[in-house]
Amino acid sequence: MVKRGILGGTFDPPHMGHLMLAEEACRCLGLDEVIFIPAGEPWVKAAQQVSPAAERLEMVKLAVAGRPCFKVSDIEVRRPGASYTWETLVQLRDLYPDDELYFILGWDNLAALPLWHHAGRIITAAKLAAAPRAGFPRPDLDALDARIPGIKTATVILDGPHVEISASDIRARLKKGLATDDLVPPQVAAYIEAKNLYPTV
Ligand SMILES: Nc1ncnc2c1ncn2[C@@H]1O[C@H](COP(=O)(O)OP(=O)(O)OP(=O)(O)O)[C@@H](O)[C@H]1O
Ligand SMILES: O=C(O)c1ccc[n+]([C@@H]2O[C@H](COP(=O)([O-])O)[C@@H](O)[C@H]2O)c1
Repeated sequence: MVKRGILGGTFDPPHMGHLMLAEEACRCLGLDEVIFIPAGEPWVKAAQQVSPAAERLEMVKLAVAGRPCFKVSDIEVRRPGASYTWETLVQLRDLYPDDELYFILGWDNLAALPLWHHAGRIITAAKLAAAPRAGFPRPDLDALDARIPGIKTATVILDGPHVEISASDIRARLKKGLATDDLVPPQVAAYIEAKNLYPTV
């Protein structure tokens, strides 16, 4: 049976924290591959300015280049309207009926899952693998299970390193003209510079 990880994100921009997260999930769960899926329209971030989906998709492709276990899907970029994870996972479940699917996310997002669309459908289609996120506590699975029945058994809590990297911090640094060495893969840094995606203000 093939074990696939699915890492959804806004990826504005993709960073080393995402690559370390995917590597940690591969190592802990014995995944055969991780599919990175940039959100076409991240509805939770509707109030903030987000880079065009085509640019984020391109950056994700650059970020994973040379890592054969990491793939990229444009399934959410091509699907019109708000990007809902349950729809993506139902599509992937149909595509890979016999595979073990893990939706990978940080502890910050696991805690927010009761606010997501059809969280029950998410855990029917896939298991969850939740990794530490610097600044966020280990999620209380019993409390979450009271709100989303079944989530406790559907979730694997990963106990990897707390990596203090976030896309919002990177955008803020770039807007101030500060260096982002070691925070984003060099090929992504070159793309950001060439396209002037986060201009200095
Ligand atoms: N440093 C990190 N450690 C663990 N998980 C992370 C880390 N960075 C991102 N993630 C997780 O990766 C997924 C995609 O994250 P996203 O693309 O929104 O990046 P982000 O750094 O959280 O962005 P922003 O700071 O703009 O909110 C989310 O589930 C998030 O929790
Ligand atoms: O489906 C939802 O309702 C939903 C709500 C918030 C976030 N998500 C997904 O969670 C992933 C990480 O989101 P974000 O906002 O942290 O980049 C990404 O794949 C989003 O589409 C999904």
